[in-house]
Amino acid sequence: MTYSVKEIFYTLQGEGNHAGRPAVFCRFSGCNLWTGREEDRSSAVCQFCDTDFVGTDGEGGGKFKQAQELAATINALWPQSYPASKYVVFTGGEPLLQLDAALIGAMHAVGFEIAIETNGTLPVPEGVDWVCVSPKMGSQLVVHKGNEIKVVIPQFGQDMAAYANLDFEHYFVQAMDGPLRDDNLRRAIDFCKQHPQWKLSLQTHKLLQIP
Ligand SMILES: C[S@@+](CC[C@H](N)C(=O)[O-])C[C@H]1O[C@@H](n2cnc3c(N)ncnc32)[C@H](O)[C@@H]1O
Ligand SMILES: Nc1nc2[nH]cc(C(=O)O)c2c(=O)[nH]1
Ligand code: SF4
Ligand SMILES: [Mg+2]
Repeated sequence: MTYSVKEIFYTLQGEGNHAGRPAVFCRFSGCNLWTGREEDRSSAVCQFCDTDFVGTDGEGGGKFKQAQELAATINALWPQSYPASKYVVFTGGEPLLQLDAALIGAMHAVGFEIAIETNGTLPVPEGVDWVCVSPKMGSQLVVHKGNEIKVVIPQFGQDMAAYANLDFEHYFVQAMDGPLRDDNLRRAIDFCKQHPQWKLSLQTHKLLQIP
């Protein structure tokens, strides 16, 4: 299958349990909860997205006809002098619209551990090594287990107790970025202090002004 990729870049994972870990990010184009067009935002299921995932025109983006070709492109961004601890984060957009067995196999073949950032509305294929689920109100969550759940707050009607009963190793809240970010961060801090199963995930790449 042909993969549509917005951008590919080498940086530090900014969020969640692996914050600070060097990773190649592969951002797929397209999402099932928003077209990515500003004129559609107010009618989208997910209205707070902070990401441009439209098209294939970003740094390192493009159309990749073969899994091996995309895997080689990702692998080429890893420091060749240190071919260990290789880590790729597939995100988007929604990566589970495109990540398939061929690409998982091709990434493992070049030595990568595979992480995904998903909205949890599509089943996770076999072989993904780290699953981060970030549920969105108004969509149906079908992924009920994984390594970390990272809930962006506040979203109207959220039932945090229901999320807390799902099968994850780590439970994170992340303040919704946007005009109310500072208020949202206060709420997130208070929430963690009152519900200590939950930890705060900061978007550290934004603080550091790195990609
Ligand atoms: C851009 S999404 C792409 C992956 C997938 N579609 C998802 O929603 O999980 C990557 C992460 O950024 C989070 N995110 C998106 N917009 C955000 C915002 N305005 N503030 C905080 N986190 C946000 C998402 O919840 C998700 O955890
Ligand atoms: N540094 C960095 N960390 C991230 N963690 C999740 C991201 C995403 O957009 O999925 C992201 C991102 O875009 N950059
Ligand atoms: S589900 Fe993820 S990529 Fe899609 S619009 Fe929401 S935050 Fe953005
Ligand atoms: Mg991001």
